[in-house]
Amino acid sequence: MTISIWRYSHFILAISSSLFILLASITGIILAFEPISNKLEPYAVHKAETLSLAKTIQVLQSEYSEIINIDIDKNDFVSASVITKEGNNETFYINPFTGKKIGELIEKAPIFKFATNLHRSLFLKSTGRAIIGIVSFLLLLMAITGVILIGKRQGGLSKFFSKVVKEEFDQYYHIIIGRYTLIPIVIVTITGVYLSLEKFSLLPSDKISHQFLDESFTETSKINVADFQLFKNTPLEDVEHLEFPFSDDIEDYFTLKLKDEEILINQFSGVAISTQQKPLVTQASNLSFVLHTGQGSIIWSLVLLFTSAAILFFIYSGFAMSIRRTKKSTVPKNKHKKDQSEFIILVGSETGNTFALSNAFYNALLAAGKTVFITELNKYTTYKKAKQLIIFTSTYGEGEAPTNSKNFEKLISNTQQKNSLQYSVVGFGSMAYPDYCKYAVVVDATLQFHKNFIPNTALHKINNQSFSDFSLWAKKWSEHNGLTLNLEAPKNRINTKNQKTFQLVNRTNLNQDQTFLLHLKPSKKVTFQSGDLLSVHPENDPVERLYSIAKLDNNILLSIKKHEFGLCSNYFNHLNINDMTTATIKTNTDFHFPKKAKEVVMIANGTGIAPFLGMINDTTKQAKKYLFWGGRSKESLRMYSDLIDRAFYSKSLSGFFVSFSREESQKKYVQNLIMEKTEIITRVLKSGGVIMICGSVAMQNGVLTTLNDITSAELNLPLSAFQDNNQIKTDCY
Ligand SMILES: Cc1cc2nc3c(=O)[nH]c(=O)nc-3n(C[C@H](O)[C@H](O)[C@H](O)COP(=O)(O)O)c2cc1C
Repeated sequence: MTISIWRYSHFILAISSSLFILLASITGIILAFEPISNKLEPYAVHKAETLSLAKTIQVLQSEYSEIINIDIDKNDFVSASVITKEGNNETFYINPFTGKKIGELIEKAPIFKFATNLHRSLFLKSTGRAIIGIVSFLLLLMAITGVILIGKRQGGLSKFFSKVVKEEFDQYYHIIIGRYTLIPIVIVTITGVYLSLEKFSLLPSDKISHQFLDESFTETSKINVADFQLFKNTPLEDVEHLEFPFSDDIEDYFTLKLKDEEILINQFSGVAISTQQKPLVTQASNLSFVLHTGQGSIIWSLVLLFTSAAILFFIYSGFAMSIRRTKKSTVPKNKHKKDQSEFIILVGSETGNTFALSNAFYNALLAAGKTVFITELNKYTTYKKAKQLIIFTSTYGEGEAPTNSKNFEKLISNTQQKNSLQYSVVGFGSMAYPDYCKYAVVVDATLQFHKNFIPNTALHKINNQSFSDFSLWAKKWSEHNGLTLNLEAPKNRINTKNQKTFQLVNRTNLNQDQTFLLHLKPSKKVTFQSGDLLSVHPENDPVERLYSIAKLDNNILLSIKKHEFGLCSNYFNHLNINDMTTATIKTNTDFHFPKKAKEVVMIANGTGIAPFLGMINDTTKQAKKYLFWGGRSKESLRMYSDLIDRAFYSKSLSGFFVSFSREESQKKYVQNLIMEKTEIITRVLKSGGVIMICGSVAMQNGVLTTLNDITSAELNLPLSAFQDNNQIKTDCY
C-alpha cells in the first residue's frame, strides 16, 4: 500500500473532524484545570485511607443525630450527608478522624460547566454527543494512520523512535510531539468513544442484581453500627459510598459500594446479605472516566492538558504542511503535447520541493525554443518524437521512491518506446540520510539495463535542493547538448518576518585562501548559540545562503570564503566597519554544544571551524573540548590563532590538533590526524561523549569513514551505533 493512501486518509480524517477536534481540545485544555484545582483543595486528610470505615461511623455518630450516607470521591475527599443535632439536613466534607465538618462541597465553576457541556455535546444534546463520539473515533484513526506515516517516513516501525531529520519546523515537531503524545491520545480517544457508547446505552447493562433469602432478615439483637466486623475490616481507601438504611425496619439494609463490589448489609447483625462484583462494564466506565478527565491526579491532568495543547498544534502544523505541499506540488501547464516534444522531463517528488528546480529547467528549455513536456514519473508513457528523457527525483523513507514515482520501474519495463531515448538522471536528496539520493541511483541503474535507453550525462546528486549545484549541472548538461540555457532561480518569497539588523564591528582582511572573519553585533537583543545558522539573502536574491555561526562576546562571528562569483561572499567582503546588514538567525538545535557530554571532539576543515571558535571560548560549557582542524597551510591558521590561544588561556580547550594539506613538510588531511589520535576518539565515544563535524561534505565523508574504521577496530561497533545514539553531530555543506 502506498504512503499516499495513508497520507490521504490522515488528511481526510483531519479535514472532516478538525473543527470539532479544535473545540474539543480547547475545552479539553480548560477542563484539565478542573481536577487540578479540585485536587489542590485541602480536603484530603492525611493518612485517612487506612482508617477503618467503622471508626469514621463512630465519630460521625457522636457528632450528629443521624447519618444518611458517606461518600469518598476520586480526590479522596470524604463527605457525609447527615442530620445535625439542630435537626438540619446537611452535606459537607468531613475529617474522617473527628467527624467534624471541614468544608462545603465544591461547586462546579460556571466556566467548567460551560466547557463540559461544549466538550461533551456541543450544547446539542444527543446529536452533539454522537458527533463527539464519532470525532473521538476519527482522532483515534488519525493517531493510527499517523503512526503508519511516521513508520513509512522513518523507514519502518522499528525505527519509530529513531532520530528525525529536521527539515521544516512544523513537520519536525508534528512528528516529535506526535511520538510523545501518541499513547495519551490513544487513551483519550478510546475512553472518549467508550463514554459516548455508554451514554447511548450501547454497552451491556451494568445493573447489579442482588439476590438474598428472606431468612437474611431474621431479627437478632441489634449491634452498634460502629461495631460491625465488616466495617471494622474495611479501610476508607476501598470505599466509594455507604448508604444508611432508610428506616429501622429489619428489611432495610446498608448499601456499601466498594471499588470493585457492592454489599448489602443487615442493619441489625452487620452481616453481609448479598455481595456482588461490580460488572466489568462499570469498572471500565470508572476507569474511562478517570483516564478521560484526569480526576484525582494532578500528573495525569497535566498530561491531558499537554495532549490537548498538542492536538491544537497538530491541527496547525498538519494544515501548514498540507498547504505548503499542495502549493509546491505542481508541474506547469504544458505548452507542447507529449507526442510532439523532443525533451521529456519526469519529476519524482514526495514533499514538492523538487518541482521548483524541475520547473525552472522546463522554463529554461522552453525559453531556448525547445519542445518540452513535463510530468511526474508515475505518468511515464510513450513519447513519439522524444529524444531526451531528463529525470529529476528525490528520495524518501529509507532510500525509497517518492510516492509519485513508485510505479516507474514497472512502467519502464511495460512501456515500449518506438525510438531509443537518451537519458540524464538528477537525484535530489540530503546528506543527512545514509541512503543519499538512492532512488535516483536505482532509476539510473534501471535505465542502464534497458536497451532502449542511452546515457546522455552521468547521474548527478544535489544536496538540499542547492540551486548553485543544480545550475552547475544544468550548465554541464546544456554544454554537452549544444544548448545555451538561462536558468532562473525559483522565486522563493523571502521571509522578512524574523530578519534582524547587525552592525559590522570587526573584520579581518582576506588571507591567502580568500577567507576572512566578520564580527557582527546585533542591534537588538537576540538569543542564539554557536552552531545556529545565519540565513542571508544578498541583494534580495531569493536563494537563501546559510552560514554556521559562532557566538563570541555576544556577537556573531562568521568565517567566510570568498568565491569569485559568489554573490553572498562578495557582498560580505565589501562590508566595512560600522556597515549594517540584515539576516535571520535560524536555531539549529541539532548542532548545539551537547549539554550532558563530559568530553566533546570537534572536527572541521576550512571555514567549518566557525561554530567551534565560539564553543571553545564558551567557558560556561564545562566539558573537555578537543579541536581537530584541517587547513591548507600555516598561513591559513593565522587568522584563527588568537581565538584558539584565548581558549587555551581560559582553560576551555584541552587539545588542538591541526593538519595542513599544502605544506610540503607535513602534508595531511584532518582524517589522518584523527587516525593518529585514536585513543581520544575511542575514549570520548566509549564514555558517552560527542563528536561534532563541520565543514565540507567531502571532509565529512572522509572523517566518517575514518571514524567507522576506528570504532570497528577498537570498539567492535560500527559508527552507526554511535550515530543512532546521537553521539555524532554533523553540519556540512
Ligand atoms: C522522511 C524523509 C526521508 C528522506 N530520506 C532520504 C534518503 O533516504 N536519502 C536522501 O538522499 N534524502 C532523503 N530525504 C531528503 C529528501 O530527498 C530531500 O529533502 C529532497 O529535497 C526532498 O524533495 P521533495 O520535496 O521533492 O520530495 C528524506 C526526506 C524526508 C522528509
